[in-house]
Amino acid sequence: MIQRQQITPELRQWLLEQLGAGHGQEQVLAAMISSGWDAAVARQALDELLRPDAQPVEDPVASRLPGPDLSGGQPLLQAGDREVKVLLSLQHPRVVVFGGLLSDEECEAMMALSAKRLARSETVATHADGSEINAARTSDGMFFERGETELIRKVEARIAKLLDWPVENGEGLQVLRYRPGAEYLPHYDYFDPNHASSAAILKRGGQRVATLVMYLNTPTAGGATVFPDIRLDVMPVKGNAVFFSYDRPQPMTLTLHGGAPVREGEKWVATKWLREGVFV
Ligand SMILES: O=C(O)CCC(=O)C(=O)O
Ligand SMILES: [Fe+2]
Repeated sequence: MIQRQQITPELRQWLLEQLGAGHGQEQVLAAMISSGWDAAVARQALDELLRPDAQPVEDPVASRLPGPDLSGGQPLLQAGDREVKVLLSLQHPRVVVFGGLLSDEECEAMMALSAKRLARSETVATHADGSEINAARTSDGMFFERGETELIRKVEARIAKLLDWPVENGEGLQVLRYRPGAEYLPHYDYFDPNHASSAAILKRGGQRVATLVMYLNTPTAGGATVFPDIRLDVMPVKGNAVFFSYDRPQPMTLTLHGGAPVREGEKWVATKWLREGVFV
């Protein structure tokens, strides 16, 4: 007689840890199968875990989330001073791809504004032999202060209108530059509530509940923003942006994402993270 394999609490815990550590569903499945799990049972265990209503809610769930109002079904949205295109809308996970959120001139001005500070962060982020310190993220980055310049203020006001979320709840814009070969391995943007450093971070405005990645240029090849759990690749096109939200700091939000390696040219992005409360 074939004994049916049981999905134990220990297995559920292990699965959560694997997903929480940034391993994709397929990777976790492969690990289970290679350690003797029946493929169908393994898939079922994972599916049950990722069902929105499957888990006891241990972490607080945000009652309201940032996001565009698409209830009218309009492909063009008025975001204050600019008309923004809606190119793709997915319900779960909540992902929206915008077209023309930034003008070419705005993209160029943001790259120019950040270039000097990127050069500086590069010297801090490399060893004496020139190798990178953080292997998971091989880009160079810098942060603007919220409202730092007139351009930044204008863009932040547009984002606030588009996503119906107060400017004050946004972190300062982060600019990343990826050179050929650089990538950002799949990760979650929320803070792990169980991590030692999270308490201090969460005091400054609570959890992150949404991310907006804006493309400041168009790489020649590579550099898509990838969502491994849903097998979605968003191509980086200058002025466009990808938005996604997450109501709890858990893998079941399916918001695992990364920046695929840039193959040719550079990739520049500006990321706006939105908090539950006022970011101080
Ligand atoms: O570069 C990308 O496409 C993704 C960037 C990202 O994940 C982030 O800034 O948190
Ligand atoms: Fe991210």
